[in-house]
Amino acid sequence: MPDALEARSLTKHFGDFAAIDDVSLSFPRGQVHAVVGQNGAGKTTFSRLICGLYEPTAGEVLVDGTPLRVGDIRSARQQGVDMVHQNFSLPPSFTVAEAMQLFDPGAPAVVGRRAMERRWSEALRRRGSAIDARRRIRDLSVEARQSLEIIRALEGQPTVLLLDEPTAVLAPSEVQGLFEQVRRLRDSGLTILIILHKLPEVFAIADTVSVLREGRVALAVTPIGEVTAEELTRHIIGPDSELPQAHSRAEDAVGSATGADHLDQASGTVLELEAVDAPPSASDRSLEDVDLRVRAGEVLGIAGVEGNGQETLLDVLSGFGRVSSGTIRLEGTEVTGLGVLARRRRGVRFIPSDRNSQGVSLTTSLWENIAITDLLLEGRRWFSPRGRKAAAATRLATWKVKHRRVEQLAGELSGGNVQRVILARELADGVRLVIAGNPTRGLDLAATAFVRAGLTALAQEGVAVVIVSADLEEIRDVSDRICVMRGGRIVAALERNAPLATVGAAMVGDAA
Ligand SMILES: Nc1ncnc2c1ncn2[C@@H]1O[C@H](COP(=O)(O)OP(=O)(O)OP(=O)(O)O)[C@@H](O)[C@H]1O
Repeated sequence: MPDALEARSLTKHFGDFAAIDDVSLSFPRGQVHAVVGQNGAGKTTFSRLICGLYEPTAGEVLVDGTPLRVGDIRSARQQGVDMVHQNFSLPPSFTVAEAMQLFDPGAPAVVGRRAMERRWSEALRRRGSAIDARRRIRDLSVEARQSLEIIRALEGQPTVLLLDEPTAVLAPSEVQGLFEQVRRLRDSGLTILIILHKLPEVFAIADTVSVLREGRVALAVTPIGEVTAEELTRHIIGPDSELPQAHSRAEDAVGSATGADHLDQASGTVLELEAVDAPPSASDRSLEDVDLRVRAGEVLGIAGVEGNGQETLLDVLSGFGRVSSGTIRLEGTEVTGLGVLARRRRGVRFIPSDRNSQGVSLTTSLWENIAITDLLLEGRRWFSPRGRKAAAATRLATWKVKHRRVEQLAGELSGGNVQRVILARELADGVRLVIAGNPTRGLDLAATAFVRAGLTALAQEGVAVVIVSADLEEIRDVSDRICVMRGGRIVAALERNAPLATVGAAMVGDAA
């Protein structure tokens, strides 16, 4: 019997660059196959080839032994391959029932609202989902949206389901729920390809693992029991690369003079929030009576289950969102009413959680993405593109952004490299305060270590850093102090060596 899915000498060029180069991989049916690799290794390009979104430059994809018709995702669906993208596809302004109907190839053209809602309520219940079919997509949590995207795919009765970095948008506690769903689907006979970055996740869910490196196969489909984490890391980064050192503040503090020891009580307060209330933001709830204080050289970690006001807090801190009452001060000066640009002038830099819509313009070149903030700050009418391009090239090199030319569009880079572009732009001159939302989400091992080390190094230089992350270990590793958000409030302020269990208990509201 042929395997569920096979790539044969698959190659995809963008111009003269081979993003996927002679890749042959074969995936047996009824298993969970993890595909891993560094940022830019070619994972997304590979999945787009597999589900018929891209036409290969050479080679072919076989589904159940039959060549995949390419260039049309609908024909791939008819052949039984579907994909859940990193960026969700269901339209946010639609209700759940409307969105599901839109994507249902067998749906009648005209149907009454009641009948439509009934139909999808039943379908959701059948699949074990408690989501209300009348709710708008945009009002659902990320976790619910993702499970709906999976249900949308399942309704087409695929034999192969591709999940492109599904854990990158989830809080760690939500990953368990996703994995349970994936296991159930596998046990019902589905073949699942799942793109992942974190090795513990690979070992938790995968039956097999394969590795892509620089567009080529570094490890062919291998049963998970036959490979160790060290071997896998080696395949991912290559035999000649140095193993990334995850930088940990907690470790620094043991027997060394670094860590938080550079902080003394005399360090000035950089950011102060007093009794801040704010209305809900586009994607998160309101803030209530938030007090915060961050000193120069300090990394303040904000932990919390997603949806407890963290995104609204990020908006309010960066100047995108307004407060309804309370005060925000920056180095002693009130900035409550100031917008983004005015705060930037005072040294505030922002790494947003949603990099593709808030962080960069994907349809603009790399050098323009980097130059734009400087130009806005300088208020210039005239500038030399040549000088700006050279400056951008230096910054891209410092942050090791994998790119070919500074004129390249940001949208052509892999997700992890887009994040590095943002860091290259934001963490340059004149920084006093960095506001970072999930800064390592979707980044590979090396990039994660790199970003964390970059943020802690800034703090060592006296910059104040606020990092909001759903990843508790990240919070613990980089923070000097930890505040926990729940229900739009700060419910706990803890020292960095607080046990994770204490932080976790504050997040969910258990008395610790
Ligand atoms: N449309 C495109 N035009 C030009 N180059 C592209 C395009 N899409 C991808 N690439 C290049 O192909 C390479 C592989 O990118 P891809 O997005 O597949 O990587 P990835 O492994 O998914 O990375 P990440 O983990 O960061 O998402 C990258 O160097 C990227 O710049």
